[in-house]
Amino acid sequence: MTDSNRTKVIKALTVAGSDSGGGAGIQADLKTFQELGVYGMSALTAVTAQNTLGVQGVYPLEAEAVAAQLDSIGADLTPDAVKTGMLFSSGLIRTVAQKFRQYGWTKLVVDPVMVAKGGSPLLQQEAVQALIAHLLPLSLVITPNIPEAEILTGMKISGMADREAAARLVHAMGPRYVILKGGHDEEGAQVTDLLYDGEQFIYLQSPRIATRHTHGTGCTFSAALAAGLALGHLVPQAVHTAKAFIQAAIEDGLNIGAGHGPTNHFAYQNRLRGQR
Ligand SMILES: Nc1ncnc2c1ncn2[C@@H]1O[C@H](COP(=O)(O)OP(=O)(O)O)[C@@H](O)[C@H]1O
Ligand SMILES: Cc1ncc(COP(=O)(O)O)c(N)n1
Repeated sequence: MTDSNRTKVIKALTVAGSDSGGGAGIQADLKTFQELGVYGMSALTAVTAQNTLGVQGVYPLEAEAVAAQLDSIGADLTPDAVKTGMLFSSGLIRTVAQKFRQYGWTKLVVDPVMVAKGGSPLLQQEAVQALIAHLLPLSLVITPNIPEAEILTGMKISGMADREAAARLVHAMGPRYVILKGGHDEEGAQVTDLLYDGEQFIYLQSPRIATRHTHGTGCTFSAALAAGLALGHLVPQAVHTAKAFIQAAIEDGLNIGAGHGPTNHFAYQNRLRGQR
């Protein structure tokens, strides 16, 4: 094959932390990109020592190291879409936002990762304001879970009316779309994610799967969304695929490790190939 007749390679970038256990963070993102046919790139913000039992250590990188990774990518490998995960500190948030502006990366999914499922902080408390001030205005989509939406808005969320009110408040902070994920609402047989574009609410529902193996669900969902956007899909379409991807990944959980296990990143494609 010559260079000129090669089909275009679609590329996505994740700016996030490493999960040594492979279920969340940069590892979940790259696996998801790959499964959805997108070439994955990464800029690491922090290394975590982590497994299905919890987070044993957090080692953030210097802002200079994060900036250097983004410059290397910006100079040579323009991503078709970008997502952020664990950003840890206000200094790293400011660096990342400045680089996104410098390179004009606007197809941006912000997963406002704050706390790991086991309760360990992945974002310093003082960094929430930096997220709101510097990153939310640049983002195309933000994907908070219910506790994250509560912290961003300062409101207590119980019930759908509260979720709609919170989505409106987060939307007013700058993102074009808000997806308020419903995984933490453990009532009822359905899990409802709410998509808000500033005008309409769209409810994405799926059967709630009774499992403790949900480590990395948010990372995987936002990576699938970014992959769809990189492929040129519009947000409502990309969200549907992301929801189907995470549903399959949770349903066919891998059952590894003694704690909260990872989702199955192979599941969505295995189903399409009829290999369930
Ligand atoms: N038990 C579950 N059954 C089905 N889908 C789930 C379940 N838990 C989470 N999800 C889905 O996984 C994605 C991540 O949700 P959530 O758990 O709210 O976010 P986070 O992982 O950031 O805490 C959402 O699309 C949500 O609907
Ligand atoms: C490096 C890193 N990034 C993000 C998460 C959140 O994942 P989850 O809340 O789905 O366990 C995590 N546990 N580790």
